[in-house]
Amino acid sequence: MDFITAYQFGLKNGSNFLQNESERRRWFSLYHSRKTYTFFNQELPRLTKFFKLLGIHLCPTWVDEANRELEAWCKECCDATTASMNQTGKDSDVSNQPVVMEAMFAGIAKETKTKGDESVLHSTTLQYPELSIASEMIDHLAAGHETSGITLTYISWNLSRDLALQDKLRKELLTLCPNMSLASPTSTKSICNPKDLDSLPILHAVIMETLRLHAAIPGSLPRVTPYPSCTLGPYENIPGGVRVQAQGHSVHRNAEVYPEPEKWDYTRWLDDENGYTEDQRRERDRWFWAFSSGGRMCVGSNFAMHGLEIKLVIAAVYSNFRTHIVNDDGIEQTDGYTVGPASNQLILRFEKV
Ligand code: HEM
Repeated sequence: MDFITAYQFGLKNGSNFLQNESERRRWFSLYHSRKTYTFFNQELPRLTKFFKLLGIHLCPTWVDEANRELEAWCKECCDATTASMNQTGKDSDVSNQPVVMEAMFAGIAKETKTKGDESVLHSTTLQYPELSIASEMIDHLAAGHETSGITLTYISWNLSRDLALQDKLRKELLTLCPNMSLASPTSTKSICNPKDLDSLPILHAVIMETLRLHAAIPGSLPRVTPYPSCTLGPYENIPGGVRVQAQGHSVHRNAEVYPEPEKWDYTRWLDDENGYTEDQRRERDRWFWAFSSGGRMCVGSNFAMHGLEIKLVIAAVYSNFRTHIVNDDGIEQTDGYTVGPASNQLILRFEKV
């Protein structure tokens, strides 16, 4: 969460949940309390509103209250960020740069200048830029923090089950310059070149295999077919306006592309070791769908993977610690859209190396 909000609002206007435990607990309890009640608002919004007018609440009223509190929290972050951006004199600390908010403001300014009244966004985003930005920001918050958290959980779990692999990974991580070991004389406060981190093969393979077998969004991703009709795989003449969907969970278990699909095997992604042909490699990459594809695919995939959020966290932890499972009861993923462990927890012991 701190990573995502720093990217959106800049470090000083983002969350500091790492240090502020009470705020962290409050935020996450609100967030998780409403998670099982997304169906009605999402799938039947008009019916849900209509029933509400009649005094019938398809979702408990506290779900709305939790949503309002989370929205108000996000709006406060947006307002603080806007105030910082409007201050005279640029903040010289690059970590305070609100990358996503700046991009939103720039996009809105461009749309206003080039299309103005003609823009399809005229009656919404261009007329209510602050609310539109806040709405977009809470979408990014939700989309970004939970998916990454789930992925980090399953990476740590898989690594904790294989201490030899942890040692191999650590050896690879220590080749970075500067590396992230707190004990190393080359370790400084500065971070290694992101390209170097991104090019570490074992780190990359471990993350890819975890995203394959434990996709944080394994559930159905809906799309509506275009008019007049279309063909999807073997299905011809599907009329326009039909809702179709596929799931990462099933796509990632195609045994022709991923042999023994239920097995977590990071070497599938190590081209020097897996013996795949060029065609097999291409199919392996084509069927990888953790971030979806097309016009609605994840906009944060580069930030999560190559923008280094996940790679940095794993590198920082495994350069310095060996992790051991203390309690992984309920680690299995349940059914749903964004899905983590059934128990919503994984308890590890950290051993300093
Ligand atoms: C491991 C991390 C992540 C995974 C596995 C993931 C996966 C996904 C998936 C499967 C979708 C659905 C796309 C669709 O409907 O086809 C999505 C959407 C989205 N993701 Fe991510 N995501 C991750 C991290 C992030 C991060 C870090 C951000 C923000 C910085 C982010 C922002 C978004 C947004 C805004 C959408 C909605 C896009 C739209 O509807 O146009 N995601 N993500």
